[in-house]
Parts: sequence; C-alpha cells; structure tokens
Amino acid sequence: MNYKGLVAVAPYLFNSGTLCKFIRNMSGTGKYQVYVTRSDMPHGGIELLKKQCNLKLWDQPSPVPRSEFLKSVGGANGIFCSLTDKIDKDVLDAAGPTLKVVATISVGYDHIDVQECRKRGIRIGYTPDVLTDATAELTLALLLSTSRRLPEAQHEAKTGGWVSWAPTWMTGPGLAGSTVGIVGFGRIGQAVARRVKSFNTKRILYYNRSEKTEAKETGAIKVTFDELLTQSDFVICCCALVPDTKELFNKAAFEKMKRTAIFINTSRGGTVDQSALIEALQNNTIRAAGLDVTTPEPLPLDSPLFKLKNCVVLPHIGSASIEARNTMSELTANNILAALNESEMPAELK
Ligand SMILES: O=C(O)C(=O)CO
Repeated sequence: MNYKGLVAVAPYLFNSGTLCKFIRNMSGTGKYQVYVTRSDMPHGGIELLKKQCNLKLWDQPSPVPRSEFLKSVGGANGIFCSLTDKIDKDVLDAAGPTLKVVATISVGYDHIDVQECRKRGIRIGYTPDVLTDATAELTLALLLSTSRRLPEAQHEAKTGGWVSWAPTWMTGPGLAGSTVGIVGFGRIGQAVARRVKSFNTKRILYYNRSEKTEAKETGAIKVTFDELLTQSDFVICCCALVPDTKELFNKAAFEKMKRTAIFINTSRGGTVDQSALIEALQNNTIRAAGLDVTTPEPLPLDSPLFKLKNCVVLPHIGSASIEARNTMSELTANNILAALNESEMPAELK
C-alpha cells in the first residue's frame, strides 16, 4: 500500500474494532491471539477458545511468573486470567494496542486495574452467578467446621485424644437460635442467608450499602455495621474488596464483637486487618475464626493463624466445586469470544 492509500484507509482503520481485526489478520493466521495464564484451566473453556483462537498458555499449573507474563503477552487480543494474576498498567502496556479483552475466571476483580482498562477501551469479563451456590456452600461448611471444631476433633481422633465420649469435650455453639450477621448482601451474601435460615436461626442481620429487596425472602434485617458486630453470634464476611472495605475488620471491629462470636471470611483477605485478627484470637476477644482467604495467599506456613486451635484456614477454595469451576471456565471463554467478535458479553463488568 502506498502513502496515498494509507491516508485513505487510516480513518477506517483507527475505528478500534477494525484496527484490531486488521492487526489480528496481520498475525497471518486469521485467528485471534489469546494468552492463558495457566495450564490447568478447566478444559471446557479452553476447548471453546481453541476453535477460534490461537492460544499461548503458560505451560505450568502454577501462576505465571510476572517476568514471563510481561515477556509473553505481547500482541494478545485477549487475556484469560485468574485472581492470582495482577492485571495492571505494565501488563496492558506489554500486551500492546491489540488487546481488546481481559477475562478473569473469578467473580472478584480486585486484581484488575479497571480504570486503566476503561481508559484503553479494553473490556473486562468476570464470572458472577455461576459460583454463587458453590461459594455459599463452602461458607456454611467453613462456619460449621469452625463452630463445631471439625479439624480439631478429627486431629484428636487420629492422634489418640479420643479416650471416651465426654459430655463437654469438643463442644461448640450451634446455629439454631443464633443471630447471624452477613456483611455484604450481594448474590453470595443472600445465598448464604438462605442456607443459614434452614438451620432455624433466630435472626439474620445484614450490612450493605443499599437496602436489598431480596432480604424479604429470608427476613434478613438491614442494620449498621456496629449493630451487626455487637448483636451477631456469627459474623460472615461476603463483601467485595474495594477501598471502602479494605481492613473493615480491624481491632476496633473485633473488640465490638461478642466474646463468643465466630468470624467467617470467604471474600478477600484484604477485608481484614490480619494482625488484629490474630491478636483477637490469641486473647479470646472473639471465640474463633474460619478463613478461606488470607493475606497473603498462600499463607506462609509460619503464620500464627496456623498455630491457633480456634482458627480454621482453608486455601481459597470457595468456588471449588467441579461444576462451578467448569462453568466459570466456559463463561470466561465465552466472554472473550463475544468481546473479540464485538458482541454482547455474557458477563461484562460494566
Ligand atoms: O471468584 C472469586 O472471586 C473467588 O474468590 C473464587 O473462589
């Protein structure tokens, strides 16, 4: 193409969609280029992508090292990532102007610089709804494991501590007749409330920015954060990590809770001041905690949390039902394909 020809097509090319297709075709394969940040993404989504895209995969079942990510992502039209991959300005720069979509296999998107993506016209896909049941189920499992001390009891059974049935041994508070406080009353908070209600709880309280009409279904009552802390026997954190919720659970919050309270977190470790929680557990300011999320992840083996009998720690498995993870993978792939084909994404972060 000569200079005159280039000038003639330039306005057409610089319409972003057209430019992207032009650059894609320049790759010579006629297929979109998608970077996948791990080798162990569930197959469904990967198979869907393979039909229309060339995939570049980090070839190990561990998070792609940052330097490798920055080196390999150049020229991608889409990124299929997970919550372990920080998607910031450096990654977007390294990917370059061909990048149209970042899709994460998670409902949380605190690892993505949303503003920077917006500025560059890069669309963002995520996986709401499809992991709600799995995460709510895990939240209840963690709550009951913590309150009824299942890991501790199993340890005793396996190591000779089970001498005989004993009337007060391994006791913990029941859910029936209790007050449960849920912080963050979105999809997952509401799903937790529905499950908790079936345990014959006395009251369900929730703290959320806005009033939720869905609360009628469970009779959950909207209260202030302080009211929730002081009145609940179980405090469950289900809110997203945003600047307003960063270390929401701090020393002052733990001190407001009942001394018999049990704290459960299945959202993000960053919602908790972890040193304050460790102190509260060591001093029996609260009874116990069940954590599926921590800071950092993985939690180092020498963390005091692992030494505390009144703390149950899980390795961030909230959404880890087989069904949820497969559906999340397919939804992530469909988000990418829709964005690359300039159509409506099934779950776009608006
Ligand atoms: O999807 C998320 O944000 C998760 O934390 C998965 O467990």
